[in-house]
Amino acid sequence: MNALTLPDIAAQALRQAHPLEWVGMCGIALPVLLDGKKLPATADAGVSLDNGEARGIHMSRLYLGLETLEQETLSPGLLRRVLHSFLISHEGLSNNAYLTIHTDLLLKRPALVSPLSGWKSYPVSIEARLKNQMFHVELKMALPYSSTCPCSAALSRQLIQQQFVDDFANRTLHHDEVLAWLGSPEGIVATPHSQRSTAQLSLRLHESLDELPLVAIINDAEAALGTAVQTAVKRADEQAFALANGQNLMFCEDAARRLNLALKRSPGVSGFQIRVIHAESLHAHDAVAESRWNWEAA
Ligand SMILES: Nc1nc2c(ncn2[C@@H]2O[C@H](COP(=O)(O)OP(=O)(O)OP(=O)(O)O)[C@@H](O)[C@H]2O)c(=O)[nH]1
Repeated sequence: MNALTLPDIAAQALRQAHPLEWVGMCGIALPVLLDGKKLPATADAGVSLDNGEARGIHMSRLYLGLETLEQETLSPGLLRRVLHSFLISHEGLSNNAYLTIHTDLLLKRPALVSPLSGWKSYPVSIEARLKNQMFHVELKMALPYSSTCPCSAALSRQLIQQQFVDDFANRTLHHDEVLAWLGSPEGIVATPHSQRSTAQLSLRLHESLDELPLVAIINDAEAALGTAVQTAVKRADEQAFALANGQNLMFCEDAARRLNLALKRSPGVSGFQIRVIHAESLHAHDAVAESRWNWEAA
């Protein structure tokens, strides 16, 4: 048997004809170009199988359609061309095409005070689809940040006041003594709890965009949250972080509202869904808030 006689099972007719919404491959390893870097990624590539008589799609054609992704920077235009190539290679079989890229964006972040910096990794998914001849792109990303509980801060302040009353009741106050007390463990008998928190963002983009505004959106969201987790940290940076947290007390509701306002102003964003998760150190469960804008199920 030579190559010309290889059996083509995908082309076989079916007894039970039925169209399928999505057929393809998930977890294809490939490099992508983003933010001037070549990043390891995985792709989920698929098409609808609208011709219910056909046994299968042609997986290899989708796989080969991904080749341009390692040569050009990821952009809405590039994703659209790849999706178009999926449909061209499945003429008569498929009307809709789908492509999701999963990667970790690496951004270099400066320390708060010292002249140091370090890398932060942001899990990102870029979901593109060409459905009913309409092209859509959605971005998904996760941002870690620190949140300090405002209720816990108020309760701690009250305990510090009580300790002050206990230690200084019926005494003349001397500046030196009070200063020394403030620097002692008694001066901070209680501390509010903070938690590492995560903002999960799902965003739809305006169709006219030439670029994927991933870095701009991450920067806008981190600025709104105020206390993004740090990379390289010396004591001076840790002190600045402690001050930033003290000035930035927030419940999960506060974080969700801040992100809502910031993302509405972020250029290129046409709708979003936000979910913030405060992995509480007070509880074994999480505090969670969600917010949506121009977000109907696609
Ligand atoms: N459709 C389909 N193909 C599968 C599946 N699992 C593995 N494959 C294989 O994917 C390989 C590539 O399929 P095709 O793209 O149709 O390959 P081909 O017939 O050589 O390529 P064309 O000539 O372009 O059609 C085949 O060897 C299939 O057996 C599956 O679940 N569905």
